[in-house]
Amino acid sequence: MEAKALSKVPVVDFSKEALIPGSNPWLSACNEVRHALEEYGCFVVVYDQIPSETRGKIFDSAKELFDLPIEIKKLSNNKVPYRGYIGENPGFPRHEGMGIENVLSFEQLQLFTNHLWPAGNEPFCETVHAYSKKASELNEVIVRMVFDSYGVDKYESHNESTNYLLRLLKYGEPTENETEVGLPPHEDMSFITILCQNHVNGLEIKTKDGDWIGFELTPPSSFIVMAGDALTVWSNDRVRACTHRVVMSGKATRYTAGLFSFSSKILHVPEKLIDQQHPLKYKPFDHMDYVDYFFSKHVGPRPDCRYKAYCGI
Ligand SMILES: O=C(O)CCC(=O)C(=O)O
Ligand SMILES: [Fe+2]
Repeated sequence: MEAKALSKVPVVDFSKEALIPGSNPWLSACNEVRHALEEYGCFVVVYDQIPSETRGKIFDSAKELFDLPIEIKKLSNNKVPYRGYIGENPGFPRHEGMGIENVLSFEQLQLFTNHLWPAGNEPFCETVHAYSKKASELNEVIVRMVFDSYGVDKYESHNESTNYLLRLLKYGEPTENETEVGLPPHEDMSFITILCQNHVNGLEIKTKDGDWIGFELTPPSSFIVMAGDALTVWSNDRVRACTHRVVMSGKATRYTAGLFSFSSKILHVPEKLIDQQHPLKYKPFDHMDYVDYFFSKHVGPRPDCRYKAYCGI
């Protein structure tokens, strides 16, 4: 279970110089981002555009939400797995999660909130909205860098058709001082996931060599960026979707806020990413249908590789 202290997850610092598209600092950040995503499927980004107050408040809001009685949490208005409430899983009894769809829409956020707090909870809405808005701006910068680094334009239309799911997550402290799996190994179905954690570590990623490594985060401006399945498909297998898990130890509760980005339109592998060394590996990819298919419709054993089973050539 111990993660080896072998290689380190790359850290890309967006805060030391102004990142103006086309400038040298921008181009060098693009290269670092691309290298990190191709080699590790993830990186730590140092980003100072999300005020630490906004970040701190999101964990207070997560606590407030998970402190609600279980019957109330189960009322969450979305029954699709991973998009409403998850908890009481016998395999991971101290893990809880709540997904909020289309989180950038204040109206939808209010509907979600009113379900849990019938008299409304404006501070909760404002905190979740403010955090998600800022994190989505970071997502947009990263998408633009990825597109730029591969010489693909169209990042604007990609960003315009992106929708965001925010998941607030809680991992209670393990009992009896044991280490405990908080979340089993998996890849996300998103294009990109941006995670922000409180002071409690626990996330680990699997390297190409099959080793598990943890993160060193320098609060308050470090975020974890991970490639999801859709980025692997879009990049024609250049970027690897990050396999990750959460392992809990010590006496503290971990809270995380994960912003998952999805494309509302069909993704095509860009022409620039198809050549003799990289023949086209994927058919056009309907991202929302992909998510829906594997969460609600797929029957039988889970394929070894979901996206290859869904749209591989
Ligand atoms: O909480 C974390 O650090 C990881 C969460 C995660 O992997 C997920 O929700 O997909
Ligand atoms: Fe994940």
